[in-house]
Amino acid sequence: MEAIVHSGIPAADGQPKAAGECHQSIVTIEDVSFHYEQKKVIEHLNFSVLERDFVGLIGANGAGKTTLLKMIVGLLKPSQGEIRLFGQKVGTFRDWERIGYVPQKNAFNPLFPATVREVVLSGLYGKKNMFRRIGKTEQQKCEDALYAMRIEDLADRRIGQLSGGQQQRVFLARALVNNPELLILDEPTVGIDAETQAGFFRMIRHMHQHHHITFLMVSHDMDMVQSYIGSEPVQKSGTLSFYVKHTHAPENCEETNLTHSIQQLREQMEVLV
Ligand SMILES: Nc1ncnc2c1ncn2[C@@H]1O[C@H](COP(=O)(O)OP(=O)(O)OP(=O)(O)O)[C@@H](O)[C@H]1O
Repeated sequence: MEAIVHSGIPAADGQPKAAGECHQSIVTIEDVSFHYEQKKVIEHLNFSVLERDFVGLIGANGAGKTTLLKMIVGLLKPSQGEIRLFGQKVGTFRDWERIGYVPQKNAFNPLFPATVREVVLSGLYGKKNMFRRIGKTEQQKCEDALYAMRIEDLADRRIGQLSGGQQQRVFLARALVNNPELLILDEPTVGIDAETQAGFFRMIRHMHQHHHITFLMVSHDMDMVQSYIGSEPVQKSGTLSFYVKHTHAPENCEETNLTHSIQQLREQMEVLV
């Protein structure tokens, strides 16, 4: 993929980049194929998600969207090819706190007996030793994420007892609790009413424009994709289409750190309440 030259955008390590330095590739997919036994799902896919891109992934049912996301987060291994995250091979990648993942709503079992706070905290200790004590810092991150998503009043409720829109905010809080640089969303608004969907998209657009977050989102909502990202896919593979909005202007990029952005996020969340 063509390198994009820019200057002044803070790098993932927080250090400003020198003028002329290339944009970092956050997800690199190199000649990736995937088969479930005899069934070919993805063949020879090459694609890069660059820092602060908003990528919309569209495809027919069964096109391989979820399979691709699962390979990116290391749940499935490509049959062929390589995937890199922040330049490291997925197999050896350990910085999972840099990535937030919002799964498909129907991937969640509504009978799961956890409270909202426990679900959000699981975003922190999912990659750590489960027996590790949750310290004050972790608790504060959890409270910040609950507050930012305006769900602090729901913290002690069972997740299965909440509405679809409320559950969506819980999973977004869980994905944000580590203050991620990359947010991966798998059809985040399926089964949610139109007004709540519109509010949700306003929210993530705000996060993309004003916070230093890169997005990769599977969606069936062509209206949203076309109105925000663009009407022409930059790449096709089988029935998968990739739509990309580059956001490389540094002037609007404020703060990555959720603890510094919670009030802003909370104000945006007002539209969803
Ligand atoms: N565990 C599995 N074993 C065998 N085949 C599978 C498995 N999981 C998915 N598939 C098949 O692989 C293909 C791609 O599935 P995938 O879930 O990635 O598609 P998708 O694009 O996310 O579809 P949808 O829009 O319906 O969610 C489908 O034909 C599906 O039936």
